[in-house]
Amino acid sequence: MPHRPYIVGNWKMNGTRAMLAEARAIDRAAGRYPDVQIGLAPPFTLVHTIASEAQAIGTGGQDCHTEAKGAHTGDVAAAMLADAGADFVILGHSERRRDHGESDALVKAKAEAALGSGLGIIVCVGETLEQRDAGQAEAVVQAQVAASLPSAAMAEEAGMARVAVAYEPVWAIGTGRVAAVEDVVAMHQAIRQTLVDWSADLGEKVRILYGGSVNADNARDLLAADGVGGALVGGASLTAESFLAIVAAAHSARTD
Ligand SMILES: O=C[C@H](O)COP(=O)(O)O
Repeated sequence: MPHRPYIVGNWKMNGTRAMLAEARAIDRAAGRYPDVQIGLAPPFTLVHTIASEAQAIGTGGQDCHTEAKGAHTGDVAAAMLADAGADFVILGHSERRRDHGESDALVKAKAEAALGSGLGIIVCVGETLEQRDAGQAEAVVQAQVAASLPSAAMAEEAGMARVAVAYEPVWAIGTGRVAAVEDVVAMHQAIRQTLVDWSADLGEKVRILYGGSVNADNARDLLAADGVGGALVGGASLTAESFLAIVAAAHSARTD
């Protein structure tokens, strides 16, 4: 793991104010792991509260609109997220691609809007089980990466710290089924190649996170794997106890 690992919790559509205690506990403990960058992406309704209280963790949104403002009922602009205190936004998650028909081109436009508003971005990609079984996984994911990332010029201006890619095989999300470490390594190499083609400046530096049923038991092996720069964690990020176990694994994968 050449860079500081990046461990991000995605609460998805989970969390009312009652869950703020978990976010506070994560933030308090984060100070013990300065070698791990930690982010939490709660529902929009909790972004401002968590961002305004957090001392050691970053706060993110789970989506943003391409436009800065206007008649888009129910949507949230990147600048609004930034105004609420967010540091980053997750874009192109497979659940948004599935539930809202988000295309690579739309994800790219959102990524550019987010960078333009000063946010960091985590651009999600991943193949379905059918695509993997058909031997198309790497080609599908490489095409998603190439078409979903913001322009290289915008990303280069923002810098590597504000750009990350999350590889999340769709069949591994919320299923308890984790990709084999060797498959994760192979896919991360394929993504890296696409990133290098995209930007000579950033391609080698952008962190590639793994996501899909990461938990305290499998985190260490995944995070120690060649090319894995962190984890995007869903279910196991919902309690401080299970999320911090993953943060601790990232710390030990780095220091052992
Ligand atoms: O954004 C997170 C991923 O979708 C992984 O979710 P999961 O850890 O519940 O499988």
